[in-house]
Amino acid sequence: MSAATATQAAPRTADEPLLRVEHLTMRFGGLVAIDDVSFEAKPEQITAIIGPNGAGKTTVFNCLTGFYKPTVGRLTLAAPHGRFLLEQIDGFRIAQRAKVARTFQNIRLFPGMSVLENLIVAQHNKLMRASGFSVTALLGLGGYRQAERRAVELAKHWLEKVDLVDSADKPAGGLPYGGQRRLEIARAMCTEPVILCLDEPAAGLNAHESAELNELLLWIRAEHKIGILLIEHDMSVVMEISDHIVVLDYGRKIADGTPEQIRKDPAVIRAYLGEEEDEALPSEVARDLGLPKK
Ligand SMILES: Nc1ncnc2c1ncn2[C@@H]1O[C@H](COP(=O)(O)OP(=O)(O)OP(=O)(O)O)[C@@H](O)[C@H]1O
Repeated sequence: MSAATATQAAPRTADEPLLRVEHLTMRFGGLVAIDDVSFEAKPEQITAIIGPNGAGKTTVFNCLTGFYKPTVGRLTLAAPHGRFLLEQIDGFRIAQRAKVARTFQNIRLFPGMSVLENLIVAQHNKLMRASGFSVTALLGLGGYRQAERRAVELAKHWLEKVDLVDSADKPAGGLPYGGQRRLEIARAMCTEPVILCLDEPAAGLNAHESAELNELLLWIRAEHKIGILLIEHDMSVVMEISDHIVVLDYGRKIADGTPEQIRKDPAVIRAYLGEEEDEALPSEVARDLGLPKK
C-alpha cells in the first residue's frame, strides 16, 4: 500500500474518536489470538484494555504499533496531524509518522545508557531529520544544534515530571523497578505522541508507586491532551483512572463501557471467575474488580 493511501490528510472532525479499531482479527496459524474485535478510544481519555491472561491484550498493542500485521481489520488513527490507517503503514514507521508510542510489559530500556541518554535516544528521529541526514550536522551546522538543545530541554522536562532528575547520569538499568517504569513512560512521551500505549505500567509496583503512577497518567492526559491506551491487571489503577474500559476474553470483546458498567457486567465477572455466574464470587476476584465487600 502506498504511503499516500495509508495517510489521509482530511482533518479529524470534532466528535471523531482518536482511534477506531474495526473487526481486528489476528491469527497465528490455527490460533485465533484476536477475533473480530472493534472498539473506539476517544481523544483526551484513558481507555483500558483488560481481560484474563492470554485474552489478546498485548496482541492488540502489537497490531496498533506495527509489530504484527493484522490478519483482518482496520485501525484508523484520526490525529490532529492527519488520519492514518495503521494496518497499512510499515511497522517501523508507525511511531514516527502516526505518533503512536508504547511501553512494554517487560521493560525495554537501554540499561547501560544513562537515564538522560535514554530520553535523548528516544528523539533520534527528530534529530536525524534536523541533521538533514548529512555530515553538516556533525560539523554543528544547520538546524541540528538547535534541535539537539530542544531534545535536551524536553528530556530534562520529563526527568522532572517523573522525578528522576537526581538519577539523570546513572545507568538506566540500575534504577529501582518503579523508576525504570517511569523512565519508560518519559521516554515514550519524549517522542511527543498523540496516543500512548502502556502495557502493564503498574506491574511490579507497590501501592504507593501505583498511586503515583495514577497521578502521572492523569496529569499526562490533562496536560498533554493525548489519548492513553492502558493494559493493566491492577484494578486499583484501571478502575480509578480509566474513562472507558474494553474487556477481552479468549480474543473476543465481551464488554465495553465505563468503569461503573464494567464492574457490574455479568460477562466480565464470569470471565474473571471462570465459572458460572451464580457461583459465589471469591474475595480476590471481587477485590480485583473493585466490587464492594459482601
Ligand atoms: N507471535 C505469536 N505467535 C503465536 N501465538 C501468539 C503470538 N503472540 C501471541 N500469541 C498468542 O495469542 C494469545 C494472546 O496473547 P496475548 O499476549 O496478546 O495475551 P494477553 O491478554 O496480553 O496476556 P497477558 O495478560 O498474559 O499478557 C495467547 O494465546 C498467545 O500465546
